[in-house]
Amino acid sequence: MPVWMPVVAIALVDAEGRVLLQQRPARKHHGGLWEFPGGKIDAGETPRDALAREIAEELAIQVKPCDCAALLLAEEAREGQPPVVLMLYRATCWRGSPDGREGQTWGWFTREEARGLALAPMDRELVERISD
Ligand SMILES: Nc1nc2c([nH]c(=O)n2[C@H]2C[C@H](O)[C@@H](COP(=O)(O)OP(=O)(O)OP(=O)(O)O)O2)c(=O)[nH]1
Repeated sequence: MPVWMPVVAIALVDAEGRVLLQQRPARKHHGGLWEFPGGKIDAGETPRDALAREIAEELAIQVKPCDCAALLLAEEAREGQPPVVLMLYRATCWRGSPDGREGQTWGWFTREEARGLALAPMDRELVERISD
């Protein structure tokens, strides 16, 4: 069992400066809370490759690994489970229009609107920090 869980996520920023957030499936960890799209890094993957894969799976858009810039880091301790370390990247260009391929609710939000959502704990912290 790994001693920590690496997760990547992306702040997709549109022409109006809004970020794309989606709602986690009800039965998962932090179910129903809002998050940045992304997921666990598989063995043998770089963070950027994992991002490109997750975004294609979840939203059917293509983000080039080289168009993703490392932005922020967050960490969450979990009782009896390895801590999650979340690496947040940022991208302003991609191919395709977002489509919630896993049936998730998603939307574009200003920083102010994002603050009003029920965010996952690390995401709350990240939304505050990207607003600085
Ligand atoms: N993708 C993502 N995960 C987040 C965020 N904030 C946050 O606490 N997490 C946590 C929830 C989970 O414990 C973990 C990522 O798991 P996940 O369920 O999204 O990853 P996955 O799609 O690869 O997982 P799975 O379906 O294979 O179980 O990180 C976030 O903004 N984006």
